[in-house]
Amino acid sequence: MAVTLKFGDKVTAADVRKLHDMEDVVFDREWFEKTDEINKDMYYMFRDLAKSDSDLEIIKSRRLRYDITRIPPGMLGSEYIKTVGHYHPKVPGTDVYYPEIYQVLEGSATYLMQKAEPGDEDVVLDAAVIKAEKGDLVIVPPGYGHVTINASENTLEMANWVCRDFSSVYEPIKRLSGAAYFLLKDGFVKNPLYADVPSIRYTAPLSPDEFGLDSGENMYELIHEAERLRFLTAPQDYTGFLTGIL
Ligand SMILES: O=P(O)(O)OC[C@H]1O[C@](O)(CO)[C@@H](O)[C@@H]1O
Repeated sequence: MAVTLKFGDKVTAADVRKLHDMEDVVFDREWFEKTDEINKDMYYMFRDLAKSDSDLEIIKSRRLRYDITRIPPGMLGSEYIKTVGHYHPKVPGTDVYYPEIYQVLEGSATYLMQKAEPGDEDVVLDAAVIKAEKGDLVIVPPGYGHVTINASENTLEMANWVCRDFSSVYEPIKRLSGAAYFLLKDGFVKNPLYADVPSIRYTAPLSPDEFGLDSGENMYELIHEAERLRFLTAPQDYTGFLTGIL
């Protein structure tokens, strides 16, 4: 039976990532080879949500997309459940990569973000981790590949605003069998396939008020002030703001 989400007056069916979709990025190979749950649902992505047709018109005219992702708790063998992970491409005609903004709606999330040497993705220049709780916001700056981990016993639900004009870039993280670090019960371990990886820099999420939202306010409401999301579609005009954000 399809997993659905009611958002505003619409019901949306999930795009589902199954365990077999994670094959390239799972740390615990021994567990993966033995499991008989290869078709098990890992996480649910409700893409391109809008509370009404008029909201969707605004979202599309601003070249934005609002998604909700639901990640139930679980383990991939010895590793906490996570997203596959990806990078974003550059804005056409510029040297700036598309950023993204997440908000935790339920549960808690661990965001792992990494900036690699362009064209040499096994050399990581910066690896940052942010633990975020309900209401917190996290901006993925231009050029950072990112993975979201649910290292908790509760379902994580998070939202993202992102530019709708591009497709995510999966190849570098798949080729390197995952991001630069894996989160196990005992903590992060380095991915040995990377040539050079710095220690993790632990940093804090943005609180809603730092982003001009009321406490407990859902960032979907920024649809009524969509100009404030322009850094997602034209990041080349916001490099000052985006450089210091992580
Ligand atoms: O594409 P991945 O790495 O599986 O991650 C899924 C997440 O990425 C998004 O596509 C946004 O970047 C969301 O829909 C979802 O949260």
